[in-house]
Amino acid sequence: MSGQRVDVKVVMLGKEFVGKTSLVERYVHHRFLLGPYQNTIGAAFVAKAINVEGRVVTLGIWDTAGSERYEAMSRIYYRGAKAAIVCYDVTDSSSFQRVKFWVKELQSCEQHCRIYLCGTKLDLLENDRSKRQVDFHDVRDYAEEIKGRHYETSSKTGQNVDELFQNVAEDYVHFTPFQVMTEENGVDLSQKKETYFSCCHH
Ligand SMILES: Nc1nc2c(ncn2[C@@H]2O[C@H](COP(=O)(O)OP(=O)(O)OP(=O)(O)O)[C@@H](O)[C@H]2O)c(=O)[nH]1
Repeated sequence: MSGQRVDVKVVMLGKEFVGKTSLVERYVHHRFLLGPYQNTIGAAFVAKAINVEGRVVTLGIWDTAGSERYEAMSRIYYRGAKAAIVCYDVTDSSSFQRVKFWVKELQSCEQHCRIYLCGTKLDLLENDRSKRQVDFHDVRDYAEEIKGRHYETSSKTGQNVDELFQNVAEDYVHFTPFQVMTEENGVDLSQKKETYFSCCHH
């Protein structure tokens, strides 16, 4: 099996402004973009190949738009995802409410998708811990309850970002019943063209 190609579809979900795009930028391009915030429209795709125990694992990452206006579109992008990184901002409790929405949605529509809860903007607490609005232990308990994983990251400093994506890839390799990935059954980029009315709506 060593040397075999493995493609993993990963979707980024979470309220607008929580830092999904920044997380992907940090992981893929090792940078933190300064300047005015630009919201994602629809979704963006990027792929990154990494090595996991001698296998090349390609993470195909769909960065979705957090605005509720694009909610129906985000559903297209999580279809068939093997991992969902559901983000919230540690300084914004309302963003954690949105996490619960996406978790429920994934639990009912994508039962084989592993869930990674990600608290972003950890650097904002460095000089002022009172800015924290989402308790670490509450989220850890919630992650256990949903059989997910929990991380807190900073895209500004890079803290925990590589670890998060590396664990996504490792978990996939470790916990997925192994199948030979080919062009036919690997990540299908044409999925974005599928109709989104066939999934559940709330
Ligand atoms: N200090 C700090 N700011 C961050 C961090 N991550 C993101 N930001 C800032 O938060 C704002 C929103 O970041 P984005 O990555 O665009 O957020 P998003 O979740 O992709 O937003 P949508 O595309 O609207 O869904 C930007 O101004 C970023 O610079 C972080 O780790 N630390």
